[in-house]
Parts: sequence; structure tokens; C-alpha cells
Amino acid sequence: MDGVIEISGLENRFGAHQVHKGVDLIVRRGEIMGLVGGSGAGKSVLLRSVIGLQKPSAGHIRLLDHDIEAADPAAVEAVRSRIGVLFQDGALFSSLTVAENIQVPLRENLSLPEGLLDRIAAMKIAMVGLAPEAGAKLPAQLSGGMRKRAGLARALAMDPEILFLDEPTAGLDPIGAAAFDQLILDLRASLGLTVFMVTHDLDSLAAICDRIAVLVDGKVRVSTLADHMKDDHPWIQAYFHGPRARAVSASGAGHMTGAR
Ligand SMILES: Nc1ncnc2c1ncn2[C@@H]1O[C@H](COP(=O)(O)OP(=O)(O)OP(=O)(O)O)[C@@H](O)[C@H]1O
Repeated sequence: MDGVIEISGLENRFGAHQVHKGVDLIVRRGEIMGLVGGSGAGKSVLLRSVIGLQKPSAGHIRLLDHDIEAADPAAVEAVRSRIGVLFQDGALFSSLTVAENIQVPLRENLSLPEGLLDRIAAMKIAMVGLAPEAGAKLPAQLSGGMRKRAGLARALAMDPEILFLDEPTAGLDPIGAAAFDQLILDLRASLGLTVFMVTHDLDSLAAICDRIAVLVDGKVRVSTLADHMKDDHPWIQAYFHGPRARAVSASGAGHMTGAR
């Protein structure tokens, strides 16, 4: 199995509070994996553990064939240069233009001439569907949707193999969210990306995820949407059969009926 993220027996605890109680998860190259779970279930802690920002209490994490929890900081940094992360707020530097933001990881990791840096920034801006003029703008001059795309352009700066997305469609209107979903699908198809996405957005889950990891009771249950629909765990039932799920299903917008 071609796992680019392999998590086994992951545990995380803060004092007496055990958030993860043995998480096992394999994300295959080229798939879009969604991660859902209730508030406080441990989605962010899981994401932070996988990208090496948080040392787990126990267990193993392999990212692109490197043991993250055992690696020294330089090795973790090297692996991290092969992934892109879009944090929920975009995490753009407010005093830098969009183009300069995109160039930050390039300057940190590579030594490239200015002209090339400008060309790469322009290419990434086009890739995420922003107009060329966006490159000279400050984040505050952009709409929320454009800021997400700018953050995505920066996440793509180093041609990552895996893209981590933390609630990418939060705060977007339904049309903007659907366009962002389509962009993720297009990028996966054109770049062969693997995508690991924390989301609460049922439309996104239905529209673009190949499999979904549900974080309940400190562990994950990984399955297709159709199979999660049949799971009788109370939280999973409430999530995938609740009023919002029914709305998605009724609208025919996705695959909530399990027809994927
Ligand atoms: N650094 C920390 N110190 C202590 N407790 C923490 C720390 N980080 C996270 N936690 C706790 O771990 C649990 C999981 O937090 P996490 O942020 O991963 O939840 P989440 O699933 O992302 O929730 P949400 O959907 O609300 O963002 C919470 O109870 C949180 O309070």
C-alpha cells in the first residue's frame, strides 16, 4: 500500500485528558481524505502531530516515508518542505503582498534569483485562479475567498506532495466554497497531490473526499461516505443523518445518499 501518511497507535494526552487513544490511519498517495469530528475531538492536534508541530504522547507517524516522531528537527524540516499547509485563517503575513507571501517558503528553502521568484509567484497565483493583479495586493485588500486562494498559492509554493487543509471552506459562501472544492479537485488531477483536509463542510465531504476519517472516542473510523452512512455510532449517525446532511442529500449537491 502506498501510504504517504501512516499513523499507528497515536496517543495524545494533556494532563489527565486523553485526546487520542490509539489512532490508526493510512492516507494513500493521490487520495483526498477528509477528517471530521466533534468540537474538541482532536482534529487540530492530529493535524499538528502529523506535520511535526506537536510531539505525540505515544505511537508512530510516518510522513513521506520518514518517522516524524523520531526524527531530529532538521529531518522534520526537510520533510516539511515537501508538504503544503493551508491554515484556517490563511496565516498570510499582513505586511507582505500576496506575491511576497508566496515567496516566503521559497526564500526559506531555496536560493533563487529575484526574477525567478517573481515568475514562480505569478505561476502560483494563476494556478489558484487569482487575477495577476492580486500579486501586488496586501491580504487586507482581498476578499475572504481570495485570501484563501492566496494562502493556497503559498501552500503550493514548494510544489508539495501533500496538501493539508484546515477547514478550507469555512467562512466562504456556498458558491465560493463549491468553487474552492473544484479547485482542489483540479489541483489533485493536474499535480497528483494527496490532500488531507479537516472540514465541517458536508458539501465538501460529499463532493471531493475519496474517504473520510471520523474522529470519535479518541480513535478514527476510516471509510467511504456511503459506509459511514451505515455506521450506528451515535455521533456518526447524528452527523451524517442530521438536518444539514439531509439538506445536502435533498439538494442532490453531493453523494450523501451513498451513490458515490
Ligand atoms: N496545548 C494544549 N494543551 C492542553 N490541551 C490542549 C492543547 N491542545 C489541545 N488541547 C485539548 O485537546 C482537545 C482537542 O483539541 P483540538 O483543538 O484538536 O480539537 P478540534 O477537534 O480541532 O476542535 P474544533 O473543531 O473545536 O477546532 C481539546 O480538549 C483541547 O482543549
